[in-house]
Amino acid sequence: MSTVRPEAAHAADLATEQHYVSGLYTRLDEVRARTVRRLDEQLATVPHNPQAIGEREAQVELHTQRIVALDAAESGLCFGRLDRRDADAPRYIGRIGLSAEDGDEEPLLVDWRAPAAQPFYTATPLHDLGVRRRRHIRTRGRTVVSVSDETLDLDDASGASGLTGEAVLLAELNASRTGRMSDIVRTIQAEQDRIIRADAGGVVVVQGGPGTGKTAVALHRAAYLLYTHRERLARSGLLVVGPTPTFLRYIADVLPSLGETGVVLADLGGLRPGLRADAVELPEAAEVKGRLAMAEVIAAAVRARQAVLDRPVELEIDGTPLRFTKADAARVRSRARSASRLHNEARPAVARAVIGLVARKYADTLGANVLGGANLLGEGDIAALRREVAAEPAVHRLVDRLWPRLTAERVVTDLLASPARLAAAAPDLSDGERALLHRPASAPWTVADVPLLEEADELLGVDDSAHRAHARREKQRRLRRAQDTLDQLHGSRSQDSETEDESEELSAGDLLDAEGLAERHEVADTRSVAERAAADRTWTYGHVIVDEAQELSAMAWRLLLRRCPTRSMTLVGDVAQTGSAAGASSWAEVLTPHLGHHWRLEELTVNYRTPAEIMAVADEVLVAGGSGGTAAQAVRSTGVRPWAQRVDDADLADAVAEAAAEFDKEDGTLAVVVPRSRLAAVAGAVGARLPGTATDGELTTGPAVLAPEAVKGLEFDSVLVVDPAGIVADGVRGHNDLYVALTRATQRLGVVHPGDLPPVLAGLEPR
Ligand SMILES: Nc1ncnc2c1ncn2[C@@H]1O[C@H](COP(=O)(O)OP(=O)(O)OP(=O)(O)O)[C@@H](O)[C@H]1O
Repeated sequence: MSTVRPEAAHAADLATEQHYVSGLYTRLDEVRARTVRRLDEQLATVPHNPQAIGEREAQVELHTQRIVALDAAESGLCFGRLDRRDADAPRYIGRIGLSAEDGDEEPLLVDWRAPAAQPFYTATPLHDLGVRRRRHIRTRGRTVVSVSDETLDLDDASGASGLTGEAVLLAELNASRTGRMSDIVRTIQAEQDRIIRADAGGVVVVQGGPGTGKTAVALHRAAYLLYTHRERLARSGLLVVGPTPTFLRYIADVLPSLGETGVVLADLGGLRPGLRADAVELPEAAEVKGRLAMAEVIAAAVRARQAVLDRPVELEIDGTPLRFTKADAARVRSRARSASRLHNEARPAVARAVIGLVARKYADTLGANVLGGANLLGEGDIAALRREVAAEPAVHRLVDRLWPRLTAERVVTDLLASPARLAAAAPDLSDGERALLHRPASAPWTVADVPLLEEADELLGVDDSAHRAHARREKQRRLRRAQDTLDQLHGSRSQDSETEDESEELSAGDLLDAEGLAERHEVADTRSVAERAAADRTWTYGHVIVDEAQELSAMAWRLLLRRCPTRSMTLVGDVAQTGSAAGASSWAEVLTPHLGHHWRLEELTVNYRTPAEIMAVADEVLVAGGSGGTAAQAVRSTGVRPWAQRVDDADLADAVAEAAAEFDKEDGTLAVVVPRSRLAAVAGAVGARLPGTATDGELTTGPAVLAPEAVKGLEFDSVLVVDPAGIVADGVRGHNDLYVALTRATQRLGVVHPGDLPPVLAGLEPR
């Protein structure tokens, strides 16, 4: 079905396409020049008030975004052409849409995300969608270098592989990697396209084996959603969550290459604004922290800070001794709890209740009629006493003691640092589990702490009474200033305007009242939506995409679902690759507690990354792991068989360095995957042999030496797996870790093992 004819025989086709593509680039240049002009005009304007600044910033942002998209489209602007049965003119498909200057009906170039482009990805001989021929156009710079045609002819369908543009696809898959993921817009496959364009509403779970393009699909879906729901998502933002900072760097170029820059990328450890949580902890501790029951533990820890007294507190107001009793404290607490669900927000109610009680006692003492009659103090006197009580530092200390202002960091630090607090807040955990959680107050934050901190914040809220009072005062001040300005304007007009004509001129005062003018002087927030969203822990996104979603704990799900109350989410992952103890072994098990049955499952079945020779070995590991995932069918085979080399333990690091040096001579990228316990030794030996070796997750400078959990989601042309038995033994789900390590290779795989090879790897060729 697919034909790539020699270029010489293609001269006429090449010339035709070159002519058309050159026209597209001319148009691209015109549109870009016009947009740059508009941007310059905006930048030259001098806005005179915050509202105008805001409007100008929005225009600047719009034009800048457009220029970014136009620049991104430069490379590979047009890559496809559809010839349709019922239309004379071909339809060209590209990275962006371009229309002719006269706004002709059929655009010069159709954006790959537009409905009109879909047949390019999904038409087959059986369902040709009106397409006669699909042409793949390859360009280098602005020059067309090849064309490859598929005739969607039923007679030809017998040998069909089910792949769209097979020859072009295989050429892409065989190309060396760079250490950065690239987009797949030219060769999206039908099963991927269906998911990319799936309805934005609801939760879509995309399950697929290694290399099935889940990450690629997730990112192209982000671009598709931004195109299709631009206005809504421009306001609410889109969040992409990945497993590690290394992974985020690896995928960082994909959306910009599709012209989309306004997306927030974050790993779980970076999801809390202002915090980088990356300390390593025992997987068993992370597992306990990830349990749903921790929500109740955190709630109990917050409640425990709402104190009752174990003995009365003696106060003295202006020489008058007063006693605040245990019963008073209990009354304050129940009043505060009914005032607000959120701890910090209930503080003003606590302060009011304490001051009220103390003032009453004070009044009773001062005004008690010696003859036993009614209190002699009037309303005004009592109000004065209340003010006196409110100014008393000892009363403030009492409020702080009964109901301290808390931060999430304080609550979680104090809880984990105190066996007593842990025992009180987590009675259902075993002693061993509580011991796993216990750590010193000075310990650094881990990824599994982030959902706990966020949970605490949800219960604490903010006592913003001081902030609101300040805002009220500020607004009053602005209103007064605005009124002064308007008064001056009116005043000067009545003095200066001599004639009727002049007095009919409109002035600011006619169009605005003081409130309107004051609003104009409020400070405009000129940050982009992505910047504001990333800095605000309460931001709710219009769509959330989670990659390697199988790794998330129940507590992490709670956090992410809070960020997306509309439940417009795409979750991609593979339950056979779960490495964390808190992660998923089945989607239903992990999602049902949060979503019930309100999610739908899509599957990807073709492995585009790993050659069949390597998958044959990896599949054995998948079966041995018994984690129930489905292996994906490898789309290509290379004829290169993966090998295993047995070495003495003492020679391991040097042998790995030697093997790495051999692989390093080949094209493309190289990773050495090592059990954490051997990481330092192996990295040292490889680094000494191969300058540029990176252990910090940088993937573009040279070979990378990484622990199994750090290679999740990545891929390399050559992969050396070191000590597979160690990888299996070290991991909580060790077979899954080994499976992930083996399936990172796009071309070559070698295994270096001290001692016997684990039986599951018996298929490897000894070296
Ligand atoms: N349609 C396609 N055209 C070209 N390349 C593709 C296509 N689909 C996937 N690929 C390539 O296959 C490789 C694997 O894709 P990706 O990383 O998205 O898979 P994954 O399912 O997320 O894998 P894993 O679960 O192992 O992390 C990438 O290099 C990607 O660019």
